[in-house]
Amino acid sequence: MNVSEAIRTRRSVKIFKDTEPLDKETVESLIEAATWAPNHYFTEPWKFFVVQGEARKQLSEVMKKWAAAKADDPNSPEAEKRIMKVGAKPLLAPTIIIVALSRDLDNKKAIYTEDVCAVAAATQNMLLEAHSRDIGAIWKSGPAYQAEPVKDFFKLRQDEEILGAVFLGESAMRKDVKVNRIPHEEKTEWITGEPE
Ligand SMILES: Cc1cc2nc3c(=O)[nH]c(=O)nc-3n(C[C@H](O)[C@H](O)[C@H](O)COP(=O)(O)O)c2cc1C
Repeated sequence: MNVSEAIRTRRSVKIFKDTEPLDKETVESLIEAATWAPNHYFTEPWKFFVVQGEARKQLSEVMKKWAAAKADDPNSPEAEKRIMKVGAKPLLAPTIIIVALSRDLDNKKAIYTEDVCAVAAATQNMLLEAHSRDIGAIWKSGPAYQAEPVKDFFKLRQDEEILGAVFLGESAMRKDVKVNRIPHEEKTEWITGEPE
């Protein structure tokens, strides 16, 4: 599959088969692909955590505890539903690669937004590499990944942040799912100096 085809045919996978996790070599290839992303001043501001097996359940428990602590009444039916929903997050797929922003704070040239962009580019590389190997993937994020107990689970420093959780495995979705984009012309303005 060439890059052009990969970019256009990649789709987020929302349902995964309950299979064995990806093997180490494959996971390492995906991470290695991520590290080829552009990054200004060669900051390489990323860190990866591979979560498989029982560790997914441990992460689920951490997230459940966090959701329970946040609830006004954790025993209310709504809160219980919410806690179960949060706890189900890490169990979506057999392999998760957590992608974190990890900046060199001593590098005075490094710019926060540029480093965030570099990590995002790395994550997209990972998604495209997975797609080219017929591995289903989705990039997820949200408050659960920014929660202190979750950061502690990964032993992240205070200034480090999880920017994405990439779930990986065999897709259990129909292949013909349609996702549309607003036509690019509507998002583009040409500035040429020529009269219109
Ligand atoms: C930064 C980021 C965070 C995302 N977080 C979530 C998420 O938490 N849950 C989810 O279902 N999808 C998430 N997505 C995936 C988008 O929902 C998905 O890319 C979008 O629906 C377009 O579909 P496509 O990826 O198949 O083109 C996220 C995507 C990005 C870039």
